[in-house]
Amino acid sequence: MFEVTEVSSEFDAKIQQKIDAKTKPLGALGALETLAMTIARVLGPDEPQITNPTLLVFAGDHGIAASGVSIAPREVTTQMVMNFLKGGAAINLFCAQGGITMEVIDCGIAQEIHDQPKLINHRLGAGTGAIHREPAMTLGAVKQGFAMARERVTLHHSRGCNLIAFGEMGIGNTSSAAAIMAALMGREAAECVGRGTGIDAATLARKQLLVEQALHLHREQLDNPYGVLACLGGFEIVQMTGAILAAAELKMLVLIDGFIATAAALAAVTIAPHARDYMIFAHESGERGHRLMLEHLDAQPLLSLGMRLGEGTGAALAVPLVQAAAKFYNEMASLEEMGISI
Ligand SMILES: Cc1cc2ncn([C@H]3O[C@H](COP(=O)(O)O)[C@@H](O)[C@H]3O)c2cc1C
Ligand SMILES: O=C(O)c1cccnc1
Repeated sequence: MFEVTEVSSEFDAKIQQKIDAKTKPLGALGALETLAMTIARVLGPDEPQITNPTLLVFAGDHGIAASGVSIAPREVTTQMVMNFLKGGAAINLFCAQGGITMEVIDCGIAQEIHDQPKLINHRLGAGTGAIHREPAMTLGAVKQGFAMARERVTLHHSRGCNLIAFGEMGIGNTSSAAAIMAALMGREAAECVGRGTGIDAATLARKQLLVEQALHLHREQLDNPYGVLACLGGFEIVQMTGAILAAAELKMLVLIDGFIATAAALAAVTIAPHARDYMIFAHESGERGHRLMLEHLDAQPLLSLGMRLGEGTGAALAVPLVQAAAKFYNEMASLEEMGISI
């Protein structure tokens, strides 16, 4: 469905030479140098410019939320979507600060919101099935979610966006993300399930049990990423996965946020391994399991701020770092130009 091509390493030596020739000791810009390499590989070695950075927040509800796996009731998903539309959430402020275009997409929240023209309608239902009792959705819904996400990413690409990030809102979605992680990495639920919004030990034990139940119930469908997403997914996680694949197909830089976004990234890489070439990992979330997933993806996140919010907040904060890496790569003087010999 998605044709994701491998990023060429043809210009790697040329890019590295350009980085090494800058007025600094070798390697002194650390992770920004690795970032500049990724930018130049994906956008091209000659003057790569970051244009129209964009963040799409995908929202969806989860049947498992009714079983008490979060500090918050399901209604908070819709309430937070209203907050996004009114501009009061952390992600609104970080996007505004970073000059990032932000858009909110309803992938299937339980209480549909009307008369909000800015809310993009990609609804796949009114919340997923509770994954410990039934599949989250049909395979058809996964395909439909991919198609809608692709259409939206294509629109932003046509508007000149070449750096895109994805955020999410969905009470209960750390349960879904942990189940997806466990299924795709062949790990135990205990290694993947964390405290999400900050649940207590008893709730954590219940959450782990429910994720174990889900993995057991659907075990025969979990041998491929589509089955994993249909059985364990969230509508927003499915659309994030499709959006990542679409962005990689369009050769855009894809900035990956925290635990939930990384589970979507893992699903994308399982479907199309070369999608990994286009990814930049923004931060290491405080959620248990994130480090393991990052290691599996051979990812070194840019930031480690102990954040565990989601919404795309870590990704938004990393946008200026991506811009700084492009800027030093394009504009920093070389040792030769400045007559500096070291
Ligand atoms: C007020 C509020 C704002 C949020 N913004 C993001 N999340 C985050 O928390 C949820 C996942 O955690 P869990 O699986 O424990 O429910 C997601 O909606 C995620 O984006 C929020 C959660 C709350 C309560
Ligand atoms: O890292 C995340 O994405 C995250 C962690 C906890 C709760 N919500 C999101």
